[in-house]
Amino acid sequence: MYSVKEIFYTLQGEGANVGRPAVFCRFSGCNLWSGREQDRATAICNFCDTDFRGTDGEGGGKFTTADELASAVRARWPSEYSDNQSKPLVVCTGGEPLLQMDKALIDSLHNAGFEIAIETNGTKPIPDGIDWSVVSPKGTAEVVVTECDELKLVYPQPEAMPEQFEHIRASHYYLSPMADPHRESADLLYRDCGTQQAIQYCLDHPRWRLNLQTHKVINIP
Ligand SMILES: C[S@@+](CC[C@H](N)C(=O)[O-])C[C@H]1O[C@@H](n2cnc3c(N)ncnc32)[C@H](O)[C@@H]1O
Ligand SMILES: Nc1nc2[nH]cc(C(=O)O)c2c(=O)[nH]1
Ligand code: SF4
Ligand SMILES: [Mg+2]
Repeated sequence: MYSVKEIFYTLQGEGANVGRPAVFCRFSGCNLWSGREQDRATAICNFCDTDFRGTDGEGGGKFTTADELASAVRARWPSEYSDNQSKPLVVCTGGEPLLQMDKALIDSLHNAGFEIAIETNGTKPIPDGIDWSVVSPKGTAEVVVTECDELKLVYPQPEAMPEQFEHIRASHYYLSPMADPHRESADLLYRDCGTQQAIQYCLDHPRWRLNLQTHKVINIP
């Protein structure tokens, strides 16, 4: 049984795949925050910008089998269109997707023709078969992942600064300015001091590149 908050088709707003069409599968629940506002201040991750509680979002629900969930994801991809330049992409996010993703689901999504990307907080090992992994460490939470495609660190986090994660092998190292968790659109979002600090850190440490949440700038999901 898989609990999914929402399934939607949009452009990947962040990272190395920015601008690429993808179906987003947002799993319910997280191990670093309950998702309730009254618990935010005491949560390990306290700046989350996402509602991942329950299964009541667009396309959300409880899926009994992996094939059932993969079919719901496939139904969001436009027609049967697919070629070598544009393999269907699913971004599994949440909440924390690795609390629920298993071999059965990875196989079903592959059988449905998808390349599988995940957005994860790095506290769970990345299972075999994931095609693109994005790891985003949070506060004091122990990161067990040692290798990924993108390391995408929200900045600044006093308890999770970039130097702590440079041993993790990644093809891309990104700093994401911490956004106001309650602000949906980017109006003034990137004029705050988090952004200025992230810019300065990248300039001083050129291994790191700036990542912006472009979906908020153009106001898409
Ligand atoms: C909502 S999380 C879900 C996936 C996973 N739990 C994680 O934390 O990576 C998706 C992405 O949004 C980022 N994010 C969450 N809140 C943010 C904020 N206030 N500002 C910038 N990025 C944020 C996370 O760091 C992560 O890269
Ligand atoms: N467009 C868009 N791109 C995204 N990249 C990562 C997201 C996430 O919430 O995991 C996200 C999201 O919520 N929307
Ligand atoms: S780990 Fe990810 S989903 Fe969980 S609270 Fe933090 S940003 Fe949100
Ligand atoms: Mg998001």
